[in-house]
Amino acid sequence: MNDPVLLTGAGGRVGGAILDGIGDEYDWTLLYHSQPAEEPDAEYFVGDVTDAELMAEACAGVESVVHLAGDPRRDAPWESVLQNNIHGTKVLYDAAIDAGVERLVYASSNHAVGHFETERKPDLYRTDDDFKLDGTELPRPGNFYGVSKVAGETLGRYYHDEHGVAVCNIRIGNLTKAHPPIDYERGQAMWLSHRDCAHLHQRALEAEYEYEIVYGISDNDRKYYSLERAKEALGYEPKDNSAHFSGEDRVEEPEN
Ligand SMILES: NC(=O)C1=CN([C@@H]2O[C@H](COP(=O)(O)OP(=O)(O)OC[C@H]3O[C@@H](n4cnc5c(N)ncnc54)[C@H](O)[C@@H]3O)[C@@H](O)[C@H]2O)C=CC1
Ligand SMILES: O=C1O[C@H](COP(=O)(O)O)[C@@H](O)[C@H](O)[C@H]1O
Repeated sequence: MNDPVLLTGAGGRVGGAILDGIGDEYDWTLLYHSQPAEEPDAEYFVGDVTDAELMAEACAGVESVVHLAGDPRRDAPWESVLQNNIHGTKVLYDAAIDAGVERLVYASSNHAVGHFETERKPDLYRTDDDFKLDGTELPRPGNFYGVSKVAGETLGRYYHDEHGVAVCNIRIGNLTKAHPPIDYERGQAMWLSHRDCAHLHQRALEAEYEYEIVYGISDNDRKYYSLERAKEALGYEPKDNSAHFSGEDRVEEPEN
């Protein structure tokens, strides 16, 4: 019998990468914001992560939560990130603790540390620049969306210290499917391939840890995020590298 895992934001891009890659590995409960076009092959709920009653139902019998639901826009307004990202995470984590959930895996973002780039770009996107963030630095969000992601990490810190739940915050870079972003150095530096995304989340669901902040990117030559903590704490073994793609056969991906 597979471990029961609640996946919020199941209908989104990161949720799709996870379900495509490790959909058969867990006994999923899926949370969608609106009714999915195709009937999911798992138990599912439709509604808002700020709905405490619904989150209590969704968390019942679950061992781990992968929390992706939220407003992912870098220019999302304060009102939206306050409600969807900060309050939503708090409501979900309360329900998870009440239900006895043992592990929370949280989709944080590169935007939690976006202002480290301000005085270093574009050099830090290049292979001859050695600067790296490793997750021990204090956050420097570059927008309100980034502020909300830091708040999510901090909520996780509080719930870990207060209730003992294991928490892994993954500062996801830039997930694209067919190939890394083209003509976008920053995107190539922080690219996360679909298979590395699925594998990283599997490691976050399997490894033993207390509270972690790791960077979620592929092993890109251009990276300015260290992968050492993800490797050491989770056993992450990335397979992809944006430098291995030539930029031919461009496929347009949906923007948010
Ligand atoms: N795609 C990427 O490269 C990155 C994504 N992330 C984070 O990963 C998570 C997922 O992002 P994506 O899949 O790219 O976004 P997405 O927009 O494709 O998926 C997010 C899903 O959450 C749902 N959602 C939004 N607000 C909700 C609410 N209040 N209640 C219930 N569901 C709600 C949306 O309907 C959507 O299906 C987000 O938290 C985002 O901040 C972080 C860094 C990079
Ligand atoms: O957190 C996120 O970051 C990625 C990459 O950021 P960008 O500023 O280079 O676009 C973004 O694609 C994603 O939508 C967002 O949630």
